[in-house]
Amino acid sequence: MNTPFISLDASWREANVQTLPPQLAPWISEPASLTARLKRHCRQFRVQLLNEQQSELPAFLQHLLPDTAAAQLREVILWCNDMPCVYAQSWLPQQTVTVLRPLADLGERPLGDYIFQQPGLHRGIIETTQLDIALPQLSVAARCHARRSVFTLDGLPLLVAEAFLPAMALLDDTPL
Ligand SMILES: C=C(O[C@@H]1C=C(C(=O)O)C=C[C@H]1O)C(=O)O
Repeated sequence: MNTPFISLDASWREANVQTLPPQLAPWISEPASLTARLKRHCRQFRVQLLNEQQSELPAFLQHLLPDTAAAQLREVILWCNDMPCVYAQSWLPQQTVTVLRPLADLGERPLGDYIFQQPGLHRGIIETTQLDIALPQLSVAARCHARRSVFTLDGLPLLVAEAFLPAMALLDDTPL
C-alpha cells in the first residue's frame, strides 16, 4: 500500500471560529475555494504536485468515505509568492474519479478550480485539528493548524484536507 507523505490521523473536531487563531480563522472557515482565496492574496500562485496515485484508504478515514474500496491519493503544496503556504491531501474515491474524469489526472491544475465549477457541489462540515507537519524537502517542520471537509458532487464523495504551513503568517491579510 502506498502511504501519504504525511499521515493526518489526529483528533479532528468541527471548526469553531471562536477557538481558532484570529489570523487563520478566516482561512480555516472559508467555505468557498481556498485556491480562489489564496489567489486573491498573492501575486503568484502555483500548485506543486507531490504525489498522485492509487492508494488504499487509511482506516481512520473510512467513516468519512464509507464503501470506498480504492481511492486516488493526491498531495500538493500550494505556493504563494514563492512561499509554501498549504500542504493539501485529497482522497478521491474510484467511483468518483470514474464519473468525473478530469479528477484522474489534474497534475498541477488546482483541484478547487475544477470542483467549485461543478453544479451540484456540496461541502460537508469543516473539521479542524493541529498536527506536526514535516516536509524536509521544503525545510518545513512545524505544528500546523489543518482543516478537512467531505465534498459531494451530485452525491459522489471526495475528501480534502489542508494544513496551513508557517508561511501563511507572511501573507498579507488584505486581498490584493
Ligand atoms: C478544494 C480546493 O482545492 C485546493 C487545491 C488542491 C489541489 O490542487 O490538490 C487541494 C486542496 C485545496 O487547497 C479549494 O480550492 O478549496
